[in-house]
Amino acid sequence: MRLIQNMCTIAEYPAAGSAAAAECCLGAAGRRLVKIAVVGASGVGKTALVVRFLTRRFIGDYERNAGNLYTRQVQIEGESLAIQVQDTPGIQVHENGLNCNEQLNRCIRWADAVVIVFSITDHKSYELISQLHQHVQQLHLGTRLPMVLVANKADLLHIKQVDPQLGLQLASMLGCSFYEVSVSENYNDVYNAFHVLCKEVSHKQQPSSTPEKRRTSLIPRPKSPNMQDLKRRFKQALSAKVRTVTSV
Ligand SMILES: Nc1nc2c(ncn2[C@@H]2O[C@H](COP(=O)(O)OP(=O)(O)OP(=O)(O)O)[C@@H](O)[C@H]2O)c(=O)[nH]1
Repeated sequence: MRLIQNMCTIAEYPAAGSAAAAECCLGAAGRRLVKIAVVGASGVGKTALVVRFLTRRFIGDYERNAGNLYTRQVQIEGESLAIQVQDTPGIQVHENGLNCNEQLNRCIRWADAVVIVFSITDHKSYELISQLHQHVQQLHLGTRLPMVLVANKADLLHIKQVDPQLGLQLASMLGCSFYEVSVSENYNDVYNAFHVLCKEVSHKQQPSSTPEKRRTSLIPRPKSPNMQDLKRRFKQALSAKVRTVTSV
């Protein structure tokens, strides 16, 4: 859903391959930029989660999501990072699998990290997680995209359909962190879920951890044969000159 109250929507997310998308990890004022997409079934609390993280508030009244992009700054290990959070429309499930439209796929491709949300009050929203995780991985083939699984609406235990323990098991099977949260009742858990994700992306973005850089630092540079040759010739020329001087 989309937030009814007036909030800073900075832009539509750029199409993959556009100049804006290509600027990748540098945001305004040269700050490093972390781009996060929040995905999941309809009504699980994606907008509520994003709004809680950005404003600390739970408003509880939203209109259907139109795919808004929001921004905020966070401090990660002493560094101020710009974070863009993309709220997405709820994913529908059809008989032959997930129904992910191109808008959603573009958003997933654009992201450096993904928050996958389900609600403990909606078993169907839990059932689509594995497929959704697989879909995200297919859109980021060849990279290990940081992801976190969030089980929302933990305050509604009396109508729960999914045991949070199942969420934990699924997260460890998928290789991502797991947070059980109540967006309506607790800010800290929401903050922690985003914080852990930002930290992971931030570490991934560090130049020292890029494979290219690591490779160059591991393989010793061969000495240039030309340089050695030059040195040898220089020494020869020098000793010849010394000989000429002494003979005079
Ligand atoms: N009790 C409770 N209600 C919540 C919680 N989080 C969200 N809600 C409510 O769940 C409903 C759906 O929340 P949204 O944030 O609009 O869900 P969404 O995933 O963005 O929905 P779509 O836009 O349809 O995809 C709203 O009425 C929220 O107030 C929660 O932690 N506890």
